[in-house]
Amino acid sequence: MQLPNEFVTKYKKLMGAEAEEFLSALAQPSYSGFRVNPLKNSQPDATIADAKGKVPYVPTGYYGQVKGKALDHVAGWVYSQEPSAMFVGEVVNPQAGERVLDLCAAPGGKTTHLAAKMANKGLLVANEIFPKRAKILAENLERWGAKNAVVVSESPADLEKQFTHYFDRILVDAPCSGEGMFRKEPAGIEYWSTDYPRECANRQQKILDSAMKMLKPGGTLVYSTCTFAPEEDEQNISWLITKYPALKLVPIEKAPGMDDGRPEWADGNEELKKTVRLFPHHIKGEGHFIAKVVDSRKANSTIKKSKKKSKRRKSSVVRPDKEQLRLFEQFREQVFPNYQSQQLILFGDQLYDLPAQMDTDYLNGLNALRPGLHLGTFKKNRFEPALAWALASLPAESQRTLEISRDQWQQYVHGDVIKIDNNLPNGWYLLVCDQHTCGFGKLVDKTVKNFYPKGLRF
Ligand SMILES: C[S@@+](CC[C@H](N)C(=O)[O-])C[C@H]1O[C@@H](n2cnc3c(N)ncnc32)[C@H](O)[C@@H]1O
Repeated sequence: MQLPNEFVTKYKKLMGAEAEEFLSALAQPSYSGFRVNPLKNSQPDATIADAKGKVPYVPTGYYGQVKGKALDHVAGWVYSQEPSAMFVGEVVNPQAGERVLDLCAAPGGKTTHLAAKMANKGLLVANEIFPKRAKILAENLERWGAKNAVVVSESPADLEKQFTHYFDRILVDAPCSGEGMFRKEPAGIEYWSTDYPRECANRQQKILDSAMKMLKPGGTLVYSTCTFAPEEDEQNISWLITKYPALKLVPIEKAPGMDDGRPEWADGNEELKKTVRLFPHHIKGEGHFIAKVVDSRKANSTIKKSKKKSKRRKSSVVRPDKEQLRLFEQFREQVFPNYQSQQLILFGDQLYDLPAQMDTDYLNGLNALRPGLHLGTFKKNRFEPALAWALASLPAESQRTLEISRDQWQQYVHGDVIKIDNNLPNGWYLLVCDQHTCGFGKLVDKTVKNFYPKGLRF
């Protein structure tokens, strides 16, 4: 990997005596990691067996690699994530029942972590500006089994018109110059120039301004980047707390190897030491910067209304009709008798369960890819359950499970029918392989019809 000369000169000056150690760490191989999913019913023993140890500062984190086509991954028991990036979710630390926004969320490394910490209680809005990336985010959240996530694709400037001072907690995992990803993805070096961090910092400030319009008084904002550039890190936080004096930096508890933020790389404000830097020459990871601020105003203080017009209009969200409800209930009673829906809404012929915390008005004018948990599709006179619902449920929640072997699971993800040899009644079943819920199948005379989505088959 050839680092640009200007980059080397810049960091020699900034890092001083540490520069050599830092620059030679960038020439070493990168670290991989994964998190296990506490929303599932058991531990992914097969993947953990191949791990290269625990990430000390993330209870669910391990070093090592995930096999993309392994059952543990396909059923959402693990998520591949670079080890230093895992600390962000720990710092955000959302609580069950809160309203949380992940503003720059794709592909979903941090969102899945936040969903796990919220234990599916509350509202998690995951936004990604680029629709194609938002689609990947939605797929990753479905695999993870998130029930309380709403996936949207908006610019921060548009989203702020919708959710004025709405969220208890916001994560801005900002698009950045990505210097911490150089050794993992050397192609990123080509985008780098001496001006690039400043350009990124300007964009990040706009995103932070939008985030501030969406944060409740008393709320918490976490800002993170995977770059070392002070312009995007300490200098941006210094800019933020100067512009919004109600914001106070919260000290981030550091694990061994983590560094304080560097006030001398910004305006010298000692408060910046409360932020954290993860450097590749001090921890086993690629590098991150994280800052946590809290809005010190009382939670019920009034806020001047924005002059910008809200995009929101009164809800025109469609609810399922009587016949659709009957079809849905028929399935629910048979397969998940204890499932309690929150707000059943229709997007075309797709049925979703919108988290109770989110008023349906908020969906108006919003490009929502996944307005809650996808339950299924209404087809001519029938209801077909969605894979997302299977992945978000546990075997014990269903009274209609069908155990399949690893070989049968391979047939299933390949799109084949599965032949079984027992006398179970015909109808829908939640398919379970080695405790992993992995989809639905419809049993018709000892043949399980395959409903695994065509686009996911392999
Ligand atoms: C660092 S990545 C997010 C990674 C993600 N949080 C995760 O852990 O998987 C930043 C994201 O911001 C998005 N982005 C790019 N430009 C943006 C903008 N102007 N406003 C908001 N998001 C933007 C990118 O598409 C990218 O998905």
